[in-house]
Amino acid sequence: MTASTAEASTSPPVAESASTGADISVRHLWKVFGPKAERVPADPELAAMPRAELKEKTGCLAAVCDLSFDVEPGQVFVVMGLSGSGKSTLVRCLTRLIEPTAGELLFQGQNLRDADDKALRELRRHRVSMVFQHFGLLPHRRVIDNVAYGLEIRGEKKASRLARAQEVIDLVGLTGFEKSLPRQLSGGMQQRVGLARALAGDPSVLLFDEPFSALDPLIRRDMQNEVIRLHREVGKTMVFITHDLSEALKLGDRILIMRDGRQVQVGTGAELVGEPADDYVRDFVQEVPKANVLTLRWIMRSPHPDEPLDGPELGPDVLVKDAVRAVLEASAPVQVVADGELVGVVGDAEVLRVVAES
Ligand SMILES: Nc1ncnc2c1ncn2[C@@H]1O[C@H](COP(=O)(O)OP(=O)(O)OP(=O)(O)O)[C@@H](O)[C@H]1O
Repeated sequence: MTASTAEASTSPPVAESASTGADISVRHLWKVFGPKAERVPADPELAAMPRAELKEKTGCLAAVCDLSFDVEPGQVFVVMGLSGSGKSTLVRCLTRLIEPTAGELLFQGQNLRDADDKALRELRRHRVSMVFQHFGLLPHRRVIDNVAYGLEIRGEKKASRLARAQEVIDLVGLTGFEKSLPRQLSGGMQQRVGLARALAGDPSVLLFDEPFSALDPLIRRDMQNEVIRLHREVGKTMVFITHDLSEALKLGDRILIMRDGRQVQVGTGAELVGEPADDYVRDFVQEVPKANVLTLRWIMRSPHPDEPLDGPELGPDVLVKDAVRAVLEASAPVQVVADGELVGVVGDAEVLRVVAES
């Protein structure tokens, strides 16, 4: 038994028009740089052309090609790909900081392709915030004033913006550093200021463009945990760009893998690891410890006719690594039970196969 299949480039998402319940809905989105860029998505032959050939033939660079996905409220949606795959261009297209060339783009049901400057300003000031790799802090302003900056731009009164800034400074663990200047803080702390600044305006969506790639590994791990904690506490929708698979798997409810501007696969971490769409994804996930990502749903099988069904019960979403002990210690296969129904069993062989590959 396997879980549902992931959307792959060979079988584009079925939904043709964007769903209204999502925070962000993208359909057939393109960003092409270069002369007469609009002709590329409009012409099936050019649209299907590999990036390098297109560049040679037309002088156009297709940074984002025909992407379709939804980001649901409260979800952490990760966009992953190597350098040049189009991640930064995509995330900037989402608020039209970069103008898409073609496609549909909805933000909480609002068609952003038609939005005027006023609507876009409102979107960027109130509903979406961005956290960048290079913090973008104002060097001569104290931490608290950096955090309150967006509120100042919005015209909020000083007392209320400072009170709100203090609240988010406390939330990200910077209490006591309100009066420091950015250069007096470590990289990790500066990024916490960036996070606080993004949260200050209480946006419904946070966009992160490789926020931790300049940090050293230990600080980076701390900051990933911080994002997970904040997500649990504030429950915001997040779109998180990274080129690091382990970061993607750690943070993402769903992960979009991009290559040369195109969508290779969209799915949960378990879907990418359990059912990679092609060799490119398979190579990416090869080194991932599978027991940490796959759940029992992915390895369960139907019971054999003569098998005792009195083993311990576990849910289908339990990670294999958390079930190993229970499975190996039980004298009968573990019963995988969902909503009171037996949906499969897991024995020593299934678990050991995954552990051996981890
Ligand atoms: N303004 C531009 N004009 C022309 N080409 C561009 C422009 N901006 C980006 N590109 C090209 O688009 C492609 C995608 O770039 P993008 O920065 O979105 O990729 P990325 O996945 O974010 O890479 P990185 O991780 O290195 O930031 C690259 O080939 C890049 O050179």
